[in-house]
Amino acid sequence: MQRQNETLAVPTFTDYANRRKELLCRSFAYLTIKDRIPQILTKVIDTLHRHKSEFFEKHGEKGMEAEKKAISLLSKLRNELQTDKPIVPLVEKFVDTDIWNQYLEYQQSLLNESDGKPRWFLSPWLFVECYMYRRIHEAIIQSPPIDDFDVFKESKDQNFFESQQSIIALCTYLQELMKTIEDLEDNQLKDEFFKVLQISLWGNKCDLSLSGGDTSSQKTNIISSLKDLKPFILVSDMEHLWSLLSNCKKTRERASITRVDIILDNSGFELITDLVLADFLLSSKLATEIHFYGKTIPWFVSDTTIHDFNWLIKQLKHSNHKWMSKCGVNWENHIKMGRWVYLDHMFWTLPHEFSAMSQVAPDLHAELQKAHLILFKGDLNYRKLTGDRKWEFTIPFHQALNGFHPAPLCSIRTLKAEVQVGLQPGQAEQLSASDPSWMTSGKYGIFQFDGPL
Ligand SMILES: O=P(O)(O)OC[C@@]1(O)O[C@H](CO)[C@@H](O)[C@@H]1O
Ligand SMILES: [Mn+2]
Repeated sequence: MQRQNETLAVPTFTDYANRRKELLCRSFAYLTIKDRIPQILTKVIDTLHRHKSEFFEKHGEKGMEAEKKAISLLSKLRNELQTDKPIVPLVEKFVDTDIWNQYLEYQQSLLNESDGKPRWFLSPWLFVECYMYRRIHEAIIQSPPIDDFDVFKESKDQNFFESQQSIIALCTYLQELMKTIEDLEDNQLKDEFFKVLQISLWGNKCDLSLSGGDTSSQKTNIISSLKDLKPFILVSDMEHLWSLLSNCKKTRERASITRVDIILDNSGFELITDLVLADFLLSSKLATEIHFYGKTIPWFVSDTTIHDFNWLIKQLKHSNHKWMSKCGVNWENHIKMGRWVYLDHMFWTLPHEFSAMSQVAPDLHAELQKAHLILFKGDLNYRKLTGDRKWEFTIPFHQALNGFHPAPLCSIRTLKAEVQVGLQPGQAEQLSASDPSWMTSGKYGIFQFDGPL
C-alpha cells in the first residue's frame, strides 16, 4: 500500500484493492490474522480445557457445561476466521454491544462496491484484531457461571513471576532513590526522571499478544541496559515532558494539583515499570495525582484489568523481599489516600481510533481534559492515536492525531506495528536498509509528545 503523503490530511482507512495486495504481500497485519490470532485462540481453548476440574469444583455440572459451551463458541470463532467468513454482529447484550454493532455497520458501509460484508482478511487490521478479543469475551459471557473467567490471567501472572529478578532490581532501585530524592539538584532529578521514563518504555517490550501468547518476560536487569538501549530510541521528546512537569511544580500554588494520567498497557513487568514511574512522579513532586486507566475486559492477552492491577500490588505487598513489599505497601497507600486513582472505561476496548473519542465517549474525553499530561503506553494505543493509517513517516505527530488533543500528551511505545510518524527525513529509509523488521520487532522505541496548542 502506498504511504499517504502530507497533502492528504486524513487518508481513508480502506482502499480495498490495495489492501488485498498488501495482504498478499504477507504484511505484518496479514501474518497476525493468519498465524498469531489462531494461535492465541487455540491457547484460550486449551486454557479452558485445563481449568475443567476447577470449574467443576466451583460450580458442579453447570461449570462443566459452561466450559463445553465456551469452547464450542471459540472453536466456531476460529473456524470463521480461518475460512474468512463475514464478520458478524455481536449477539449478547453487554454495555458496548450496540456501539460495536454500529461500528460494524459503518465498516460495512465502506464496502459498497464489493459484496458488502466485512471479512476477516479484508477489513482494517485494527478493527479485526479488536473484534477478535471482543468475540472471545462474548464467548465467555455467554457461558455462565464461568462468565467472569479471565482466559489470559494465567499468562499475565506467569509473566509477573518469570520477571521476578528484574522486578526486585526495580523495586530496590526505587527504594534507594527515595532515600535521597528530596536532596537532589534539579539536573539530578531530571536524570532520574529520564531513567524511569526509559524503564517504562522498555517495559513495553513484554507484551503477550506479539508473542502469540507465549511467555515474554523481562529476565535481564533493565536499569543496567538503559545506556545500551539509548540508540534504539527513535524519537525522544523527554525534554518536553521535563519542561512541562518541572514548570508545573515551580508554578503550582500550595493546595493545587498536577495530574498525570497514564493509559496503561500490559500487566506484569510493564505494569511494574509504570507504577515505578508513577511513584517517582509523586515523590519528586513533579505530579501530585496519578490517574490510571485499564481495560474493562481481558484484552490483547496481556492488557491490565482492575483485577490484574490489584493482584499485582497485593503480590508485591506480601512478597518476602523487603523492597518489593515496601513498594506494595506504599502503592496500596497511594490508592487509599487517593493520590493514585484507577479508572476504566469501555472506550478503551472499542475499535475506534482516539480522534473519535470526543463523539463516542464525551465523558472520558472531558475527564482526560483535566489532566496536565497524558501518557499513552504501548503499541496498540499508538495505533489508535494515529488511526493505524499508513502515514508518511515524516508527517508531524500532531497531524496524525487528527484533532485528538484533550491535554498535552505523549506516546511511550516500542514499535510493534507498521505505523510510525514524526521521523526525520531519511530516518525510516536508513532503518529499513539496516534492519528490515525495525517497525515490528519491539526493538525500537519512541517518546512522542504533542504539546500545548
Ligand atoms: O499494545 P502493545 O501491548 O504494546 O502491543 C500490542 C501488539 O502486540 O498487538 C498487536 C499484534 O497483535 C500489535 O499492534 C502490537 O504489536
Ligand atoms: Mn498490550
